[in-house]
Amino acid sequence: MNFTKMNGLGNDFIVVAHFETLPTDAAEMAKRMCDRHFGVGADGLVFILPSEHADVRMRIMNADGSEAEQCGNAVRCVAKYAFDHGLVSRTELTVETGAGLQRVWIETKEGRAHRVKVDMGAPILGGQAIPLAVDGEPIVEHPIQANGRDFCFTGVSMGNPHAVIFVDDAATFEVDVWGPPLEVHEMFPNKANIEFTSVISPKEMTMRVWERGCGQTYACGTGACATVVAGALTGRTDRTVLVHLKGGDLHIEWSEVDGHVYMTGPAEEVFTGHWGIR
Ligand SMILES: N[C@@H](CCC[C@H](N)C(=O)O)C(=O)O
Repeated sequence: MNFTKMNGLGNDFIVVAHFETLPTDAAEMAKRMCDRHFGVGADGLVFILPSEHADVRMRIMNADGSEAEQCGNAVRCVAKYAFDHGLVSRTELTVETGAGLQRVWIETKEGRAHRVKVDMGAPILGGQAIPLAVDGEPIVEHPIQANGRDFCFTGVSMGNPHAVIFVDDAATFEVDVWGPPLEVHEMFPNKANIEFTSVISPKEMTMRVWERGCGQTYACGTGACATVVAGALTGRTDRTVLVHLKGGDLHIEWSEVDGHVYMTGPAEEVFTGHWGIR
């Protein structure tokens, strides 16, 4: 099976594009291929499939074999793959995801996709819809305790569930210590991606993330979107923010015109390979 290794700001994926439908053993494939010691190594396995409603369809399995509804960095990689490999010839395209249709605009450099802007849709802020174990809308600065420590989170779904926690210094925060118990906290019936964020100015934030199903990653597109929504909801930031992640920067705008969140950032192809079916 041929695959392409790609990443969005170091959030890395194994991309396969020759299936018509999701293989029945997709979860097992993801676990094996994403293993960093016995496999290729990645945060997720991404299938590019034909779509009846969009130019391409994306399905993404986390490294632990669970399927995610949405992935911002993967949408940018899928768009780059589709353009660079001739699945589409236009620089404006649509990608079908588990969270709906995403409109995408590609910026090219030397004939290849370079930066990608994605309409990530409107954030979902209702407690039950995110889903959270509490209801109400929005759920802002809600108290939560993990392993005896008190936090406050803001709940946001970008198609997938996020809990944004503001901390003094995200760069030095112990993401590996507090991410795991929060990911599986009873507050989050479908688990959650946990963002630890600090505000530099109303237009700039630093964010680190513990992702559901794959642990700490270098970047999370939906997490950056959720963080800017939380920043604006809590009055900490404007609605257009540059988010600094471990792997680089994402430009996020929560539009006042249509209420959608627009994410712009790079996507990169690193190498191609062949996986022997075992
Ligand atoms: N890294 C992603 C999100 C991937 C899915 C996530 N782990 C989940 O289970 O929801 C992004 O860039 O958005």
